[in-house]
Amino acid sequence: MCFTAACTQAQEPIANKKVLIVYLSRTNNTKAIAEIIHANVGGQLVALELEKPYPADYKTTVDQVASENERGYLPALKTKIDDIEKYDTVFIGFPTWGMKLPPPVRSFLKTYNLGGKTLIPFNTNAGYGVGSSFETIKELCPDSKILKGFEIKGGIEKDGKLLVIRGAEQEEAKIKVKKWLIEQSINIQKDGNNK
Ligand SMILES: Cc1cc2nc3c(=O)[nH]c(=O)nc-3n(C[C@H](O)[C@H](O)[C@H](O)COP(=O)(O)O)c2cc1C
Repeated sequence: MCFTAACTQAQEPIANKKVLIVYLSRTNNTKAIAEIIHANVGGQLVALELEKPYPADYKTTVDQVASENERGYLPALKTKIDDIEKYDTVFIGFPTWGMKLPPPVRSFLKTYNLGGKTLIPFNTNAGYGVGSSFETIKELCPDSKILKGFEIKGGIEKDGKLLVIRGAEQEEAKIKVKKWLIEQSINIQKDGNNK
């Protein structure tokens, strides 16, 4: 028996397991991280799209999200995942919105039964961190195994900084993502063909 942190946190390698990488991204920073994860572990990469997309205007979106959070409103998703049962490992990516988990991600977690699966959150934000988002995933998915999430600074839409994870920032992100995956004992697939 082993009760050390190293033993209790050791993960089964995910090689040959079925991986889903689902992400919400408005200005493509979280998408950039999703693509880096995909290049490393393979699997199915899926963007979360809404029946009714958020407005283009930033301030209007901030207000709408605040109202949705207050009402516990779950926006309808256009994206449908076929056969969620076949995935063992689900990476879930999203930006921080209002220091919370974005409502569409709540919709995703409420729509699909993720019990018994390994969930791996990842996040981009304007520099204020993940807020309560990782905690909310734990609350909404009590029957899932949730690994340590990844977070990185992305855009600052209110200052007109949209996609920043490109060029040198993208190269830096690749190194950070890889380090995090290795720390979680997640197998890196050289050819990313873990379909
Ligand atoms: C509606 C809205 C609310 C946001 N709230 C926060 C916040 O509370 N904290 C933060 O650090 N960034 C916040 N941001 C900035 C995003 O988290 C950041 O730009 C992120 O990188 C965007 O990811 P994306 O390019 O994948 O959409 C917010 C952005 C939007 C659109």
